[in-house]
Amino acid sequence: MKILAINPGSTSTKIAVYENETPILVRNIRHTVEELSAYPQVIDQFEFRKNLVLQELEANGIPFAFDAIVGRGGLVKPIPGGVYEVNDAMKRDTLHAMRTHVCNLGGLIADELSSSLPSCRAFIADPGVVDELEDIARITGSPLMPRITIWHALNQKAIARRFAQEQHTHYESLDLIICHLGGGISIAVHQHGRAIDANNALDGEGPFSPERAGTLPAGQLIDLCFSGQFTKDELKKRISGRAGLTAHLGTTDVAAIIQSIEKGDKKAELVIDAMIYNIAKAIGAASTVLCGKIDAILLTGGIAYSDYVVSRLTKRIAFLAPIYVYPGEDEMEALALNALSALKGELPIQIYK
Ligand SMILES: Nc1ncnc2c1ncn2[C@@H]1O[C@H](COP(=O)(O)OP(=O)(O)OP(=O)(O)O)[C@@H](O)[C@H]1O
Ligand SMILES: CCCC(=O)O
Repeated sequence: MKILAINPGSTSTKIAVYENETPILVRNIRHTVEELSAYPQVIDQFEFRKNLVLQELEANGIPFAFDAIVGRGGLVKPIPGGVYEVNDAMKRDTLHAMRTHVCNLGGLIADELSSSLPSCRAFIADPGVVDELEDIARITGSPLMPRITIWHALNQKAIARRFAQEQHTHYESLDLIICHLGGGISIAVHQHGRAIDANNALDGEGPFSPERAGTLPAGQLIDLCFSGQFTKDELKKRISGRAGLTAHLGTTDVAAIIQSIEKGDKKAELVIDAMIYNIAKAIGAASTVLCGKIDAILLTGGIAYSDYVVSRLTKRIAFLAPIYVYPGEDEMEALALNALSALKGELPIQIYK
């Protein structure tokens, strides 16, 4: 069976072609800020990203013939994890998604491309809105604002399964805390194969990250909203996009920030150490969800390549559980293998309503 996986990211479009379990093409097409700035809204990038996928296939001599095309899922309604067929309800909700995020294009491109092929299915898998929270985790101090979760479900679940395989056990048998250290930072508690707690990494909960503000002082935020200094869109960007490391230090490039720390940049040192401190506090809080009975803490995402960050974080959290580091992400393989398992009937194909 042949699978095409498409993962639109804020700075890249990743594509992979799998023949059963074997990758035959894996590409990361990078985009410059100038290139993307030609498109006022994320949805305006649809044709551009779709054509890039087609060009990449052609350039690599891959015939356009697939049994399934699977895209990174968008920020639709909260749903349990797994594989979903792209349908009209999902497309409608994606086009009116509650939050702008380039992942919204994944399922739409998969659907459009698959519609030109006979008997090719379009799927998404484990989108950022996967919601397996316990009810107790939804309650906040205001009934007007229940907790929601937006997190790196696809990579976290893929890394959890990889760890379980390495330990000769099953994801469903483990109690894990997983921390994805990327442009956004998500921390989830996985109890026996369900993510019973996870932060809203995108807009306003958890540690700050290279691009996200994380939890903010609510009173000050309200004052800022009514200060007349910013439009609604500008303020939203101060929470997600132009926030975190990039707001403090003008860059999201953690390797470059660490180089400047090594040259004596004290401000950069303070800000990175504050980010590590906040990540450690959030992992500590997550440990209480499992009453401290944690099989392992898994660190993943691009920043997990950094010894500077991982060693300092480890110092603060090592008392909680054994720590395992999986730098980068497994999203392309996870997308392709989820689609393959769905086609083979090993995973249910869920219906989005
Ligand atoms: N070798 C490295 N050392 C330190 N930091 C790194 C390294 N490689 C990548 N990073 C950092 O990882 C972050 C990006 O991580 P990642 O690629 O997982 O995120 P993304 O895919 O852009 O966004 P997200 O993971 O939130 O969807 C950036 O801040 C980048 O500077
Ligand atoms: C689903 C991804 C969350 C984030 O980008 O912060």
